Amino acid sequence: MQTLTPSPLTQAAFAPFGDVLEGAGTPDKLINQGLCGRFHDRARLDFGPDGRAGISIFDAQPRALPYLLDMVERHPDGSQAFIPMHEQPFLVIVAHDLGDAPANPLAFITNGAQGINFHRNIWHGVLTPLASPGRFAVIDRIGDTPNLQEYWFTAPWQVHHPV
Ligand SMILES: NC(=O)N[C@@H](O)C(=O)O
Ligand code: NI
Repeated sequence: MQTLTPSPLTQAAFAPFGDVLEGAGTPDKLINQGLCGRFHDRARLDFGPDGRAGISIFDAQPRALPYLLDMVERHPDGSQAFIPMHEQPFLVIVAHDLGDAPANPLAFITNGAQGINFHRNIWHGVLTPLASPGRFAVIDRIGDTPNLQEYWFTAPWQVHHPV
């Protein structure tokens, strides 16, 4: 079976696929009488001409490593952000699009204080918490289209523990 070893999530490595959301380092601005740092406008949200932004709460079952990756999906009509409502790391899977199928998947593990925003039409694994609670705020497109395309790998991947 093909194997994947997750890397720590960084904005640079994730940039071709989306945005990493974290309040690390110096804030872009101080607000609220200097008592709050604002890390301003850190995601490229996209809901298309006929959709609107929605915030949902996902309560996902935690998974364990090694994890069997047998499917990726994408949302052709909009972006999708996963914001953890906890401080637990979660697994992030993305894959390149070779026209007719996803390929060369990559695995990342967040540091517990990061969220992510997949850009429109990016192949990704479903929300994959690694600990309980698997509770996330999800910002994505609300609209009339299915906005979901799944791809089941004929040969699944096994995602191992990070080295
Ligand atoms: N289907 C759904 O709402 N969630 C997935 O898109 C996912 O990425 O987990
Ligand atoms: Ni999704």
